Amino acid sequence: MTAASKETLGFKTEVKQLLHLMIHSLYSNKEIFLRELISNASDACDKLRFEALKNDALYEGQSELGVHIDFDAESRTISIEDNGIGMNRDDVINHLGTIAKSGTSEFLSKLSGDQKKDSQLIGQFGVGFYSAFIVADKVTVETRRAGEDATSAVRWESAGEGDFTLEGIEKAERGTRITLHLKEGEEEFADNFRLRSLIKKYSDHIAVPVFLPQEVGESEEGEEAKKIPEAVNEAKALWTRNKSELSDDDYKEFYKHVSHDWNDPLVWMHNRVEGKLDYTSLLYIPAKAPYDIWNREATRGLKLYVQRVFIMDDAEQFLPLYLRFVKGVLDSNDLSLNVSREILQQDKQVDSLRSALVKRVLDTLEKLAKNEPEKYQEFWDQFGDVLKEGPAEDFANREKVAKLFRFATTRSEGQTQNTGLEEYVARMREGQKKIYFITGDSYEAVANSPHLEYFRTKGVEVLLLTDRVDEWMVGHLTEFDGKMFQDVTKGELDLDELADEAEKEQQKALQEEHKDLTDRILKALNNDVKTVRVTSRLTDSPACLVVGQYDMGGHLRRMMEAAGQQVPEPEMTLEVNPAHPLIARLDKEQDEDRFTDLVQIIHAQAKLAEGSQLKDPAQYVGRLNKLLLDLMS
Ligand SMILES: Nc1ncnc2c1ncn2[C@@H]1O[C@H](COP(=O)(O)OP(=O)(O)OP(=O)(O)O)[C@@H](O)[C@H]1O
Repeated sequence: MTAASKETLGFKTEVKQLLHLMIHSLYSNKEIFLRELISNASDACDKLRFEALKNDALYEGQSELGVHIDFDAESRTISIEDNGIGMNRDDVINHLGTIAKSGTSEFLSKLSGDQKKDSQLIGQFGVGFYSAFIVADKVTVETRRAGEDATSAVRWESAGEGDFTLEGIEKAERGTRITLHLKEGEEEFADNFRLRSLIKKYSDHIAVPVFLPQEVGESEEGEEAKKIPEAVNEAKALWTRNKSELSDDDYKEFYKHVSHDWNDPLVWMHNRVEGKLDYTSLLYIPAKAPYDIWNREATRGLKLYVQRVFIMDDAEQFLPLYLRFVKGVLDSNDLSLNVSREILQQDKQVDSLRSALVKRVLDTLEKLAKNEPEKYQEFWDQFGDVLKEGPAEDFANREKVAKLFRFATTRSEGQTQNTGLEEYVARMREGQKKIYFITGDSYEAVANSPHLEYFRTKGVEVLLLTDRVDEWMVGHLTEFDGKMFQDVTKGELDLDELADEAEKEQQKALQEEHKDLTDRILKALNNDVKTVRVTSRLTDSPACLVVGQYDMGGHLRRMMEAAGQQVPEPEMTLEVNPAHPLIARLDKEQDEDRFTDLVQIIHAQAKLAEGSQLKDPAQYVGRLNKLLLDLMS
């Protein structure tokens, strides 16, 4: 491509949307553009060092990597120049003309137009390079990919509106130079003091030196002062430094660099390990769940370094899926420098590292829960659903993970999930052997379920599970601290542990006493249920439906049906409460047709009360109307 072949290309739609939004919602935070551009420059140096492991020639005789910042107050420009990997024409189009992130359109659709909320979201998404347009009305990128011809360099230029231009240029030095033409009113940034303090504040942790020109010596009359570049930052990989040297702000800024999240992290763990394994890890738990936490294809994992050399982003092998929210860096001294994703999948070392990191994260969460319960609650509200995948994925750690769970219960106030299993077990009623729970679509549905009536009268606490993952989670957890989990809607209520002898006798007698009634109901329901029995669960409601101990619960069945799966019809038991006036009245009904209508209505209502749909709602309405008419006439 030659200078004559300058062409204009359009941004992809998402870029236009994002640019518009970003410029408006991030205005109050505009200085972060420098952090984003230095962060990219440092990544470009990391990538070059990595590729040069295999091909030394890429250094082109210059292996000292760094970032040079310069400015010109008069022409209102700032430049950020690195001698990293650089980009060729295709790279430029792919990286600076589109947003190559999964879930981008979904992300954009979540934006509300409310500036404050949107800037939060955009922070989680990360705008990177495009943040240049917060302060610049024109951005010029000149870049050449390492190892390619000086004449194959590219100039990209855009005013951040609908399009950008591309032209071929000659560039002797490899790497990328970005020039910001500052908007009117933003000249404050073209200033040595301002830039220096911003680099100190935001980029001190960057591992390559970041230079600013510094005046040296006395300038002669009429002559311009002589300037030489001076490194402003520490230029040492942050995780290699001593904890005692590092401040909270250092850790926070580094988090923003590795995570592309603009919010501060919730907690971090910085450890150097020597011995059988030799590594340093710096792991972070974010304060906010990213917009794509439920997107299966979303990138996750750690930044992997081997002996301080960057190897790859998003190394997924070091943490299980249920800890996918953890961000950070792993620097191993054991792995080989030419390790690849394929090798990682088979490497035994990786398994040991993974176990160690999982333990560290779980221990940290445990400590947080114990020492800073409010902070832990923030974590749980953001990531509890993800952590609940733990028992299924990580059998060995299931008890440890389960200790971290928090639930709403019949004892807790409102729907906040803040009761742990240890707490539940500690206040179990005397003689209680199981951990009782109910699952459902919403807090209201479970909290008001008739199935809880008996437990309320007995003062037995029940966990109220309403997250989609819950049903699956209890399927894998099955017990905690030696106590089985028991769904209160399943099986015959095992009174053994909750009732006294007299109550059990009474229950048996009731069953006998009402045998005629239950037989009659079963007949009237004509195969809609498998059995009918007198309940030991209900005190205030007339009836409820129960599935077998090993059948699929109603909540899971409804979820599977909603997902289009064929689910076999469960064998249902209708439990009736003879103490309820409706059932007492039913017992006295002589007219068999009317008896059948009443029974059908009671059965339908039991279905509705558990949150299920009726197979034939019109029939139910017809029956109910008939009864209402009878009443009125
Ligand atoms: N200085 C640079 N040198 C080489 N490539 C760069 C440079 N700056 C940006 N790029 C390329 O452009 C891509 C997009 O950059 P951008 O900052 O928008 O996103 P990102 O760094 O991938 O993530 P984030 O948006 O979260 O910061 C980068 O992934 C990189 O491939």
